[in-house]
Amino acid sequence: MSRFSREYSQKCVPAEEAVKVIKSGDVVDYGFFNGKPVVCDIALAARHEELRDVEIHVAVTLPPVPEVVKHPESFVYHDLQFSKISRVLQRDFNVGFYYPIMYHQAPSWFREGVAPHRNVVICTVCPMDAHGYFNLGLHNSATLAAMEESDCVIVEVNPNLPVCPGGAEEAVHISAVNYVVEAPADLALADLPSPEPNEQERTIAELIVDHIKDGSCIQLGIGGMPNAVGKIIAQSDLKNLGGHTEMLSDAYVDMIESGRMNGSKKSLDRYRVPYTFAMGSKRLYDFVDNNPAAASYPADYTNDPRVIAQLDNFISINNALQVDLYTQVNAESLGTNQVSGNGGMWDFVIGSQWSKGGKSFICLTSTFTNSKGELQSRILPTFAPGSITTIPRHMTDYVVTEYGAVQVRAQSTWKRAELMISIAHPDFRENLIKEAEAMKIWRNSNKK
Ligand SMILES: CC(=O)SCCNC(=O)CCNC(=O)[C@H](O)C(C)(C)COP(=O)(O)OP(=O)(O)OC[C@H]1O[C@@H](n2cnc3c(N)ncnc32)[C@H](O)[C@@H]1OP(=O)(O)O
Ligand SMILES: CCCC(=O)O
Repeated sequence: MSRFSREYSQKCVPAEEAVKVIKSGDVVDYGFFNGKPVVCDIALAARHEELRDVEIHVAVTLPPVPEVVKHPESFVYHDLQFSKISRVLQRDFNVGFYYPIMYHQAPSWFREGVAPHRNVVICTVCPMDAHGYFNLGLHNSATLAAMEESDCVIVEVNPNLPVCPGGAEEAVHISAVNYVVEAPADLALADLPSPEPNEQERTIAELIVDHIKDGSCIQLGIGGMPNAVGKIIAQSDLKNLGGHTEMLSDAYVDMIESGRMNGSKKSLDRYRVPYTFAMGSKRLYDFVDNNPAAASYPADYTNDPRVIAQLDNFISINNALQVDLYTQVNAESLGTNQVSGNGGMWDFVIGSQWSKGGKSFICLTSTFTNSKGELQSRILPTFAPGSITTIPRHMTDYVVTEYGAVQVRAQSTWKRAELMISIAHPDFRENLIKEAEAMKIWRNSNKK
């Protein structure tokens, strides 16, 4: 038995034992994304009668629904990027809070002591290797920074997590771990396949592909639309593309396996796609397993606009819920209802504009059909009260709908309104013009 295996045996305890370390009032980081613990969560929730005001922090709550949310009197649940689960929890059960983040700063929040002190970090990891390291699998993010600063580290070993090579900070050593908990061998990861792009998404993707050159470096954000763009890129005749992203999604598998993306022209991380978390289908998880085509890095590398700016012809493609006539972008809330989060959007919107030849694309279908079957414009005069502006107007570069791609950067207010109306659904244009007139961002000489 090696010394690491001995240390492992000494630290390996049942989940119920490990979570005894948590006290009322503690701040506990659950691993983000696929790093969310499952057996430790069940064991912690079982202590709800004796605990009060334990803060839990996650990002993008993936299935299964955490057990702690069933006991809001004991656990204060925070999500740094809302998913469907967190939307339902907040909207229908009044449970959970959103936690705004400037993602590239996250590791420094911990290392510089800005974030509330983490008493305990619990996250899923791959089985320990011969050198005593637990690979963090599909999440890197700010995990090591949080662990360094916390009083106690609990790792939940899930043998089904893929081993994801770095990069940097993709593994934690047994010597930095206080407790090891073993998850059952059949604990599967949530399989989240992306739907095939619809006609509008294909049109939008094709409009964006027209702006991409051979050798460009691509970032795709979260959501259905960026995935659609990746699929269309995979079917294009583009060559030698590079990738650099926060989230590795199924679309990267499409772009790499089709031979479109090989990273051969990049000035950083040549032949590899840096990312800070991977989220998608089982196909993606099988793809990243021990695959040097991708590299797991902390968020202060993938998302630092100063890093992004070093990659020439950087094309950033992100999805929005709504854009207003001022060209403000709302990618995260509908009125006061939190839908998602800003995530790394700001980081990539500005980083791509700092890149030589770089462009930022905000894409959205021109309309949304609500649950009553009513068609609503996503291009609005102004957002509903309480909506959050994710990207302020002076940072917006290109906006794309199925009616066109317009560059609003460096344009006046009336010109922006005109450009936005030109890509709105025709049924809504007349009303948008009236609103623009009332808002004093319309000139008589504007196109009618
Ligand atoms: C992880 C990262 O941060 S990568 C770096 C970039 N970061 C970002 O882009 C973060 C911000 N962007 C996002 O979070 C996403 O791209 C989004 C939210 C804009 C779109 O994501 P998608 O998963 O495609 O959203 P989807 O179309 O499913 O809409 C989400 C919800 O809002 C509802 N919705 C969307 N648009 C509207 C609208 N105009 N009016 C009313 N409801 C709407 C949908 O019905 C859905 O509701 P439900 O699932 O609760 O029933
Ligand atoms: C920490 C959350 C960041 C994201 O999901 O983009």
